[in-house]
Amino acid sequence: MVIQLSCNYSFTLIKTNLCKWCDHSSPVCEDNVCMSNCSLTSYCTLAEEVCVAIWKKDNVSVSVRTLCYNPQDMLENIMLANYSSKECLMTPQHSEDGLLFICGCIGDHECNDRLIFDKGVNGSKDVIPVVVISLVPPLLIAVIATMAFYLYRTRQPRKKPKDWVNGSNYRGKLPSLSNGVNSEISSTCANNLNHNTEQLPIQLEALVGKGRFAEVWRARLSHNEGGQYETVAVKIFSAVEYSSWCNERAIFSDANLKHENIVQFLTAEERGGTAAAPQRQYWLIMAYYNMGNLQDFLTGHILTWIELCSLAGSVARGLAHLHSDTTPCGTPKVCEQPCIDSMRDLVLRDRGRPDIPASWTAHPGMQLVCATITECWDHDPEARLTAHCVVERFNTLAQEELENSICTHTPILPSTEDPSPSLPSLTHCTDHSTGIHPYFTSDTQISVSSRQPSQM
Ligand SMILES: Nc1ncnc2c1ncn2[C@@H]1O[C@H](COP(=O)(O)OP(=O)(O)OP(=O)(O)O)[C@@H](O)[C@H]1O
Repeated sequence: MVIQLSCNYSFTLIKTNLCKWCDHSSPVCEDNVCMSNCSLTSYCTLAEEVCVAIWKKDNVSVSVRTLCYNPQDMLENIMLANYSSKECLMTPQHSEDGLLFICGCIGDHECNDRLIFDKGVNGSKDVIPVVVISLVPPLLIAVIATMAFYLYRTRQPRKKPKDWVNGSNYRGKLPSLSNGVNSEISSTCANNLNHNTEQLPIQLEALVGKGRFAEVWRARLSHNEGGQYETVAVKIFSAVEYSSWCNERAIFSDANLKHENIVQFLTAEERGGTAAAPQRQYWLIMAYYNMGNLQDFLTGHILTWIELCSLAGSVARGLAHLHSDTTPCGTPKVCEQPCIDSMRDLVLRDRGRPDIPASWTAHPGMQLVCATITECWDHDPEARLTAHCVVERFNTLAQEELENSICTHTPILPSTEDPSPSLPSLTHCTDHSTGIHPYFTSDTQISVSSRQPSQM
C-alpha cells in the first residue's frame, strides 16, 4: 500500500531517497549488524524525507519497520536525532512496549537496509538502563490501574442503568442489566433475569422493522402521570427465539460495549405468560433512532461527500469499538438477508467482492474510500484493514479535506467537468488510534446481532 502510494507521488518528484519500506520484516543479524530482510523498496515522496528503520523487540519477537520519513515530524513519539549519515546507526529509545532502536540515514540507496548497532542487538550495559526506564513506568501504571479498577468495581454502589431515565417516576425500577455489575450472563440466561422487577410503562406504537429473530417497535416510555414520555425502540422476540434474546441481551449488558456509535441499550424484560397475555415475549428496550436502517437510507438518498465521510467514519468507529478486526466494507452482490452459508459460499468459495463502479473513482476522495473498501475485502486475511485502521483513514481524510478545502457539499457522483482537486494521501495505518476529528458527527449507530461473529 505504502509503496503504491509513494509511487503515485514519486512521478512528479526529481530527487528523493530510495529506501527500504516494509511495515514488518524479520531481521537477520550478525554481530552488531542486522539486515532488515525487507524485500520492498520505494522512492520517498519528498526530498526532505530520509530512510528510517525501527527495530523492536518484545517478549515474543523481533521485528523491523522500514520507511521514508520527514525527520521534522514525530515518529512513534520520537524525534529522529541523527539522520544525516549514509549509514543507519541504531540508537536506543524509551518505549513502553519493549526494546526499541531507531536510525535514520540519507544519500545511499536503501541505506535503511543495513542496521548498525553500537554494541550488538541483544543489548549491552547501555541498553539495560533503557530497558529498566522503559518498562518500570508502564508496569507501575498497569498495577495502579488494576488496583483502581478493582476498588472501583468492588466498592462502587450499584448505579441506575441509564442517565436518560433519570427524572422519571420509574427511576430505580429498572433491572440492573446495563450497569456492568450484572454483565456475566450465564448459559442459563434465565438465572440472570430479575423476575421481581416492575415492568416499564411502555406503550407500543408502530412496527418499524423486522429482523431475522425479532420485530422492532417504536414505543412510548412514560415518564410520569403528567403525560410526558420518551420514544424508545422495543425489540420483541417470541418464545422460540428465546436463546437469540439471551445472546443479544448478554452482548448489550456488557458495559464495555457502550459507545456513541453503538445502539444505546436501556434494559431487557420478560413479558406475557399471564392469563391476560398468555403469550411469552422477550423484550430488549433501547434508544429509538428515527432515520431507519442504513440500507434503506442509502437506497433512498444520494449522499454528499461530507455526509459520506461522516457516516462511514461513524460506522467505522462503532465497528472499531467492537474490536472487529476484519471489517468488510461494502457488500458483494447478495440476496436480501443472506444466510451465513450463502455468504460463506459467495465470499470464501466464489471469492465474490463488491463491485465498485468506475465512476466513483473519478472523485479524488472516493478513490481513497474505494481503495479502503478493496483492502477491507483482501483475499488474504492478514492483509485486510482493521476497523481501527479504517477509522484512522477517515480521520486523516477529514483532516486533509479541511486543509485542502476540497470538501464541498456536492453529491459524490462526480461530474466530468469537475476538475479533480489534488489527491489526499492515504494514511499509513498504525495500530494506535487517533482522536476523533470534530468534523465527524456521531449519528450512525451500529446494532448488535444475536449471531456470533465467528460464524462467518
Ligand atoms: N433502535 C432502533 N431504532 C429504530 N429502528 C430500529 C432500531 N433497531 C432496529 N430498528 C429497525 O428494525 C429493523 C430490524 O432490526 P433488527 O435488530 O431486528 O434486525 P437487523 O439487525 O436488521 O438484522 P438481523 O435480524 O439479521 O440482526 C432494522 O433494520 C431497523 O429498521
